[in-house]
Amino acid sequence: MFPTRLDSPLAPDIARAMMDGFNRHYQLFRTESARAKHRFETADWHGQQRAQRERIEFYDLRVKECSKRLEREFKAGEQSMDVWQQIKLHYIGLLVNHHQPELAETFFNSVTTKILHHSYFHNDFIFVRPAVSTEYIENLVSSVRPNYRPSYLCYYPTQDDVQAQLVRMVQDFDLRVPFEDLERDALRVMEVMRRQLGEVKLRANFQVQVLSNLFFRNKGCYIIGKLINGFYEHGFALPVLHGPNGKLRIDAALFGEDDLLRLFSFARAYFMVDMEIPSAYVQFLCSMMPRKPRNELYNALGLAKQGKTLFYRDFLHHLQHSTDKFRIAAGIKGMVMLVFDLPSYPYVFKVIKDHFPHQKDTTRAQVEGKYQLVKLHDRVGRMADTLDYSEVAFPRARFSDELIAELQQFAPSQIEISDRDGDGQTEVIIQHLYIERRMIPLNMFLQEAFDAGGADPANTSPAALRAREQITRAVIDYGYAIKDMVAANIFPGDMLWKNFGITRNSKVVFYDYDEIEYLTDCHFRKVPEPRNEEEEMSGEIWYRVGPHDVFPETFAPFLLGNPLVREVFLQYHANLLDPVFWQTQKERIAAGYVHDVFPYEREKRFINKV
Ligand SMILES: Nc1ncnc2c1ncn2[C@@H]1O[C@H](COP(=O)(O)OP(=O)(O)OP(=O)(O)O)[C@@H](O)[C@H]1O
Repeated sequence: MFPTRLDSPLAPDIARAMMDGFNRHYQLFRTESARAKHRFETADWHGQQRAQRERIEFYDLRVKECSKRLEREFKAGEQSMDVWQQIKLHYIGLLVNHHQPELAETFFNSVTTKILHHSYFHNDFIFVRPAVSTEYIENLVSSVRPNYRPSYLCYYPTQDDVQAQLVRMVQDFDLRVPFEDLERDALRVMEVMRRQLGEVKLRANFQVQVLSNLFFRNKGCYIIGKLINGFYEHGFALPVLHGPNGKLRIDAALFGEDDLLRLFSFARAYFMVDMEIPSAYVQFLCSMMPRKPRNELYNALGLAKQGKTLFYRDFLHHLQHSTDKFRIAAGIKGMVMLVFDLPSYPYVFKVIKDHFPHQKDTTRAQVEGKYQLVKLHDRVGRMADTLDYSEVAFPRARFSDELIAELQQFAPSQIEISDRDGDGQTEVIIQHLYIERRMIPLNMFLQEAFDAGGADPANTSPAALRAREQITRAVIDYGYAIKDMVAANIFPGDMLWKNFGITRNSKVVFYDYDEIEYLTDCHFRKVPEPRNEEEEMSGEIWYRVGPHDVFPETFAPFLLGNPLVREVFLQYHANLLDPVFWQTQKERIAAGYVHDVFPYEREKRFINKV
């Protein structure tokens, strides 16, 4: 029941304390993001990577801090439900003119769910649905805030001054490092723009809109905007990099949704952007990539908790509007993870099993540690991001019996089947699970192509030729996926095809993290020469293997059974079977070298075009 009187003297103070907690969090988050510009200007790449990692942990720290304060100052856990309802109403009042109301609502949920029993996790007490709209929030210039910038800026070039306007646009970002030749870069961008627009007239509304703050990640900085002409909008991103002479250059002009999706992929680290109104950024990005879910855009901007909240809302909505059943995921079952999915929904759900077979010498805590490592690390477009949730309740009626039996057999400590809320609905409550994008497991992808005759040189049917091309592309990209991870100091551990997936954009991405190691922690060794015939003929490993020893030559028998796969792999990636390659990469990283990661095709780089 909605309280008719807000008569609790404590409720406004608790709401205020909660809001102070959020404001402090966002201020720190923003300051760290804003510093990315200076780190970019001074080429402090280690600092940039460290900040990207550390910022992820800010949220939980602030939530803990705030819930402790509420307990200490207000004995929050002892307050009646009537008071809690009033707290929510006061909090809504504080959101009226707030610039990040959606994030502040999520913060409220995080703190409140630490204090209240889960039976109160509904809309009367927490923000199951948003209460305050994020539409049309703007940064208005006023006498009090004369320096405020709107979320995006507009430029209106004419036929004759496009280049000059582009130069001005870049200069307005006020990067404190000179460009090598900004006029040249603007001309290059203009050429790509012209091709994008085609042979059309410039209409009255011709304009360039750009988000008013830069996007930073690793060694790159990105200008994000769109070109508008008549009824058409063309989203773009301009990566700015340090050239070899220390001066800046625009490295490429990325136009079109596919390139943008690649840049904002779930398999990459989060951007650092100084945003006063994050929802305005998300709205702008949504208009450039309408197929990308908003939760993934919030994630990409480093606002992972908001991403998680939106994901969960979308998921509940999908459950309400679908009837299919959760089932064991297609592919080879994991030894460590029990994986299931809902056919109509493009994600998989992963639960750590209670026991592992003897070849998996690990523990639940270690597996969780590896997933956390990936979360904090630069995923370089090759490792899927995961969202982890605790105590998730699913309707029992939506689970296949086979899946329930599997969960009961392999992860009994992780599930409870009960009518927890007493509402007559039996639920499957899972203690802890990871959710990630569903991909086509690479072993299945290759098998389908083999079945279509792709690996049979005698088969020249169109389907077989198509399949052959698919196999070739996948094997080449698989090798590059490993090399990208290597460049980011990650050794995947288990490199079997089944541990990689193919995304919508046909990119190969890794998803099995339980054996992941830092490259710099591994010893890459050559298999020793056998000392006698007995050793030579032995089917077993006869040499001593230390815990971090890796023998790259031994990868081949597991990976290269198929002759076509073998041929392609050896043509492009034979060095992956050579310990010297791995050792050299390890030494470069240990010496402090930070590799470039290009979230776009190399052919798009201007230096490869001239
Ligand atoms: N993101 C995903 N998309 C599609 N299928 C997936 C995904 N993640 C896992 N799977 C499926 O679930 C299986 C097991 O997943 P995963 O490799 O993460 O488990 P694991 O226990 O760590 O495996 P392993 O036994 O190799 O250590 C995969 O082989 C694949 O078939």
